[in-house]
Parts: sequence; C-alpha cells; structure tokens
Amino acid sequence: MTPCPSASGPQRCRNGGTDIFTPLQANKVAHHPCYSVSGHHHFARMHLAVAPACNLQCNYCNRKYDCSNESRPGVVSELLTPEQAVAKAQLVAQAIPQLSVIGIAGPGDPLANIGRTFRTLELLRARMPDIKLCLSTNGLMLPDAVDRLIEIGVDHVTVTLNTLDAAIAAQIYAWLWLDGERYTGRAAGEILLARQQEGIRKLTEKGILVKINSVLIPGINDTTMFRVSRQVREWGAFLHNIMPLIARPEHGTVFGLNGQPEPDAAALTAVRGRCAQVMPQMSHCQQCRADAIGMLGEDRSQMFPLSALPPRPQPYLPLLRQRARLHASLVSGGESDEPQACLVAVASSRGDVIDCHFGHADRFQIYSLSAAGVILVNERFTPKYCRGAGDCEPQDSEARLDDMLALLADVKAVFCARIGYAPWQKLESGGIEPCVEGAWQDVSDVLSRWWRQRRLAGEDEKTEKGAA
Ligand SMILES: C[S@@+](CC[C@H](N)C(=O)[O-])C[C@H]1O[C@@H](n2cnc3c(N)ncnc32)[C@H](O)[C@@H]1O
Ligand code: SF4
Ligand code: SF4
Repeated sequence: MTPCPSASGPQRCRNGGTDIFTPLQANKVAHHPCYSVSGHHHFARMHLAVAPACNLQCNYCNRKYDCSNESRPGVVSELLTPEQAVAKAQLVAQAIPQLSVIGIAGPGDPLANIGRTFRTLELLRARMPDIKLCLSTNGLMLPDAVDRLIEIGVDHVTVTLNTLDAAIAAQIYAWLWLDGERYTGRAAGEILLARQQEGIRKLTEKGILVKINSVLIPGINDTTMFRVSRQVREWGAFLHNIMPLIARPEHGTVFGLNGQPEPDAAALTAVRGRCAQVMPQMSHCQQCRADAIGMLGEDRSQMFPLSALPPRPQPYLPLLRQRARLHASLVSGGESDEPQACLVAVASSRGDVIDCHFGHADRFQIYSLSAAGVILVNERFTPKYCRGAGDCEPQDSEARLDDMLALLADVKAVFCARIGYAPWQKLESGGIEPCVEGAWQDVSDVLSRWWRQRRLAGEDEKTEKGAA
C-alpha cells in the first residue's frame, strides 16, 4: 500500500494511521495532472465538450459559447458530438504524448447529457485503451450512473458540493430538474444534497477516486466549508478543491449581476488552510474551460479546432506503444539504456496480487522494469477474451485473442493467475512469455524476482558472447 501523494495537507487518516491507496489508486493519482504535484509537471489533460445541457442552475454559472479568450469553467468554443470528440482526442494524443487523462466537464453537466456522455466514454474506452477517464458532475444524477461509470472503467469522478445545508443551497441554486419536475428553494437543496451524498458514497465504496469541488462564496458558504471538508473525507473522497467564486457582471450570472463579492486570495488561503487540517487540499486548480487541452497552466484548445480533424483517425496502437515508452520514462525519471529494460503486463483486479485469469481480464496493468525499479506505468483496457461457456464461438474468440495480442505486442511477459492453452501458445508465438508461477502472490515481489532473473540471463548471454 502506498501513502497518498496528493497535492497538500495531511495524509487522510484511515486504518488508524496514514492514509493508504492500493498501488493502482496511487498510480491513478500520481499520473493525473490535477491530483498530484508531480503529475501536473509531467502529464497533460483534455476536456471534451460533449455535454451542453444542465439539470441544475447555479447562481454563479452562465454557459456561454464562442469565447476563445476567456478561460473559466463552462466556457467552450465548439460543442462536439461523441464521434468528433473521440477523433479530436486521438489527434491530441498524437500531438501531446504526455496526455494521460481525458475528462468530460461540461459545458453543462455530463450526467444531464447521459446519452452523449456515455457514448463518448464507451468510444474512448474502446479506441484509446490506455487513457484514464474522468468526469466532473454536480452529482444530481450520480446515484443512477455509478454502476455504468464503473463498468466503463472511469477512474476518477469530481463532484461539486458547495454546502451540506439545504438553506444555504437555496441561496446558491435557482432550480433543479429531476424526473420531469422542477424544484426550487430548500426542497431543491434537500434533493441535491441527498443525491450527492448517495452518489459519492457509492463511488468511494467501489474504490473510485472522488475529488470534491467547492466554490467558495463569501457570506454564503465560507464559514461552513470546514464541515464540508470533514464530511466528504468521512464519505471517502480523497481530495478537496476549494475554488474561488468568479462573479463578474459581464458574465451575466445572477451573482455577477447582483454584485456578490468574490473571495480575495487571503480569504481563500485561510479557508484552505483550515480545511487542510482534516482533508488533503488541492491548490493548483486552474478553473479550466470545458474544452481545455494541455499541461495544467497552459491551454492549447484553440490549436485543435474541428476543422483540423483528419478525415480518418490515425491507427492508435502504434501511438499507444510510443506513449507507453514515454510515460515509462516520465515515471522512472528518464529512458533506460539497459538492454534488459522492458514493459510487462499484469492481470490483477486490485493491482496488489496477481489474481486474474487471462481470459477473464478486462484490463492489464503495464509495468516498466529497469534499473529504476518495478514501476507501474498505466492500465490498458480490453474486451474479455473469454465471456463464459455460452459465448465460445471459436472464430470470435480467435479475433479477440488477436486484438489482445496487438494490445500487448510491446510487452515481454504477461503475468496472470491462470491461462488457457490457446492464448498461451498465441502469446509465446508472439514473443511474449506467459507467466503463471506468481499466481496469488504480491505483484511487486513477483515482478522483482522475474526482473532479477532476466538481468542475470542477459549478463550470462553477454559473457557467453564475449567468450565466443
Ligand atoms: C462548469 S462545471 C461542469 C461540471 C458540472 N456541471 C459541475 O457543476 O460540477 C465545472 C466546475 O466549475 C465550477 N464553476 C462554474 N462556474 C463557476 C464560477 N463562476 N466560479 C467558480 N467556479 C465555477 C463548478 O462549480 C464546477 O465545480
Ligand atoms: S451544475 Fe455545473 S454546468 Fe450546471 S449550472 Fe452549475 S456549474 Fe453550471
Ligand atoms: S479545472 Fe482544475 S481540476 Fe479540472 S482540469 Fe482544470 S486544473 Fe484540473
């Protein structure tokens, strides 16, 4: 288990000690530009603007399009269809190989546009199997969406939660829509808070990383933010991002037009400092546009207009392999010149123990083995090779096996708990070693052992060649 590498503040205290992540969760945090200090120096993010509608009206939000010079949440230049979004993501992955995370953050609410959002996530998962997926929502529809998000393999969810109090909520939200009914005032607040709580708890119980966004609104929710921080930690969120309210008259929001003050830097720092006593705080959020692209602190969204999309996307697998090498060098502090350095794949459900049958694995963890050590690079998703006894059409499974082999073509070995005869042979004939000796053992112990043997074998080979 690994200590929390998040931005600032104390480690969360669970299990009577420092906060802990599974290796997989730690990797997801470390490689997310928004979640870790090291991540935001190395990795880039992209927001796909596929979700125009919203089911809630916040008094600080006005979703205005066609405003390329403005960088604030909810602003986008071009709305995308799911198909355009995925084509754009592939183009960006080619131009910015540090891209590690793709998220949907509006310009409205992703879960108020459920069809467009899930179609986009499903296409991304199928066509870009190594990308981490995330989503930012007001939480109103979250309880209904959790199972589907998990099934697709969404890694991180951000929920905006500004208060725990329905009376305060009534000052922040004008209305919400749920099941064809419009609610206002305290009734709206009560519905929203109950559904946010249910959604957050469902996600954290299933091991999904949840970040909480809160907009700091002086005179409305500033004195109660500590309670929010403490409560969301209890619900299992791992990071709190308290963002300053943006409220200018020219944005046309209720708060902007009513002269609601924005917090100054000192007030924001003071609230974050207090909340950091109970919950890790994010302090480098850029309050990005809903179509932001690039490393944090830069926005290259204007370089990728729809008009720049190629008629057909480039094949992604060569790009995936190139990105794996780059990401391995980023996480291990430079490219290795050792001849034995390599990538391997592991089938593990939680990332700590080798416990998956090759045929049942729907994702593989990719590790880099080099003098820098055994380092988790990322995950690659795949349709399962074996879908149960009723689905063993030889032709179909043969095609799935070929796809898996293509996905794993750049690894030297695959570690799993068990593997059938056909995939074993296929892997071997593709130059990939199937390894089941480490079944039910600790991933890093097994990989370290295998890596030592590989190095020794390499040295023996060198000596033999020298002698000859
Ligand atoms: C545009 S929203 C999209 C996602 C989703 N609809 C939500 O509200 O979480 C992204 C984030 O920007 C925040 N935001 C929107 N307008 C803002 C403003 N005027 N000042 C500060 N934060 C704002 C939202 O609260 C949310 O945390
Ligand atoms: S929920 Fe999000 S998109 Fe909807 S009004 Fe609020 S900030 Fe804007
Ligand atoms: S808005 Fe904040 S959390 Fe979202 S991508 Fe930008 S920096 Fe990251």
